[in-house]
Amino acid sequence: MSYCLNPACPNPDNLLDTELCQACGSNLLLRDRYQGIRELGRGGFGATFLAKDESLPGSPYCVIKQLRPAASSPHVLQMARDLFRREAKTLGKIGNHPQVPRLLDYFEANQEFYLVQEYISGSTLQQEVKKNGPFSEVGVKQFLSEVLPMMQYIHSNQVIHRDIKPANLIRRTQDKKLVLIDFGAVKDKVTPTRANASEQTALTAYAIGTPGYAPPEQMAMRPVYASDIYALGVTCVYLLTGKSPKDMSYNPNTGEMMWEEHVHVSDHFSSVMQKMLEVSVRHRYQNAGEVLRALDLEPYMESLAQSMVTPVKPTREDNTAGNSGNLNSNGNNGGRMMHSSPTARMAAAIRARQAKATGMDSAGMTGGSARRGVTRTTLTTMERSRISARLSGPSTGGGDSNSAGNTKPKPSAEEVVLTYGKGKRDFTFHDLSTLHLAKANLSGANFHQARLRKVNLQGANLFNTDFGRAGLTQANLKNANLARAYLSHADLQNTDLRGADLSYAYLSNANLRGANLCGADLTGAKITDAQLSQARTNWATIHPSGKRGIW
Ligand SMILES: Nc1ncnc2c1ncn2[C@@H]1O[C@H](COP(=O)(O)OP(=O)(O)OP(=O)(O)O)[C@@H](O)[C@H]1O
Repeated sequence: MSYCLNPACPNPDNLLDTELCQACGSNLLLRDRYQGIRELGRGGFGATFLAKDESLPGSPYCVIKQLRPAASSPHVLQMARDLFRREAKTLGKIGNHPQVPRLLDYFEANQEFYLVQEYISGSTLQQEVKKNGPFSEVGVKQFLSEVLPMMQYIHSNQVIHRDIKPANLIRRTQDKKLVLIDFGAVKDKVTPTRANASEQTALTAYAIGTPGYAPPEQMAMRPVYASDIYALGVTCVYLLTGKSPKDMSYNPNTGEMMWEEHVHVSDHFSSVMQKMLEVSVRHRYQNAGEVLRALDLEPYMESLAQSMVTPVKPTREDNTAGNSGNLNSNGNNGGRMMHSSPTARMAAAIRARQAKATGMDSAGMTGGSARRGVTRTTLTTMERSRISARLSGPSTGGGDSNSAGNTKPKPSAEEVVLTYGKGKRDFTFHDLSTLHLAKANLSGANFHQARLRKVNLQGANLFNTDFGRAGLTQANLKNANLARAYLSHADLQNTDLRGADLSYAYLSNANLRGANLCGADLTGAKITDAQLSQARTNWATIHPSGKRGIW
């Protein structure tokens, strides 16, 4: 089919290879090269089409955005032209990024303005959730680790997207990367009120975004970089629940979205989301880097939380801490006993960083929580001492301790299976090396920074598990289900991954030197060519692209 791009055409559908529109007589080849295929969307100010560029070999697909200003007064037309030019400039500036569509062309024809951009083939995250259901917490963290660096890049180019939402994030079929679309500053719904407004003011005035995703300051036409952070937070809520903002309740006093009743995530991740969704800009994360840093702290905080609820036998250090270890508001003890070990210093640093990242005051309340009157756990001196003592105490694991040196006591394989069966999922920092856990079901468990050297997990169900920064050297992971597992920075040197399902696994910065990936399925996995070249592959290895073969 060929599609007529004349806005006044009464019947734009035409047969392929027709030169002139059967209904209105317009030339169907715009600028002698672009052939419309079908309409993708339409708003008050314009329409978006899928098209083919017939001037290039293979006639590749492209997306044509056509600006159709409703008003025809000269100043509105001029403003629309300025805005369109501005959008083209933005895409031209940042479209070199692999997660942003490239700007291909930009022109004016028959009083219509056109912007041609790269066509991203794939499904939007909205379509993905509708098809496969909501994401898990690990899935959303993977999503954030992909989107936040891209957002940093966009913001570093002084661009505020203003319309981040699941429908504007496409997972590209070709490489499974997320691509952010719709940099259209020219949005519908808002009529310009000031004819002589500056270009920036006009741009800001039009770019109102999507209600529910756009934060209050953006709805008031004062978007800032942190406005994109709020929209990203709402996007996370959608990914976790499948519910749009319009299906959520809002606190009538503060205007805050009451998302927590629909979401079950770890305490720390919940506090990160809470800060992304702060109504007040001042209390929200100011930039993408802050969110990334806050997420980085999570495994440590989960580990601390776990220590808090597990009673431990008092140790010599407990007693010492009880005597002299009154912690000050920063969670340290004024440089006495507990600061003597590197791990204790790390624990204090983590607390200090976490307090900074979440805006916690000395009583352990975030600014937002304090305002809402939500009481957070305040650690007693004894509890603080216990945590620090556990972090600074020697490992009873019998193995060499990991780099952080705070490995938990080593459980037996039976204990791991038993505790998992009881619903415990947190094995962060544990020493599980050499355990025989073949065929165990541990899906969704958290092994962040755990020691798993020579562990036998052959045929185990490890779907959606978190192995971030875990030490898995020489582990037996043959035929294990590691689909959607998080393996960022994991040490997988010389691991046996033959026949393992690693589809959609996140392997960024994982060490795969000498790993055996013969027959492994890496469909959609996040992994680089350089990483793969260090591992063993064979004809049966399925690559991220979905194709089989030796790397
Ligand atoms: N570069 C692109 N590659 C592939 N599809 C695209 C691209 N840009 C837009 N689309 C798709 O075209 C359709 C219309 O996009 P458009 O940017 O006009 O937004 P819209 O969905 O009409 O409205 P809104 O502006 O509210 O998001 C959407 O379904 C979108 O997924």
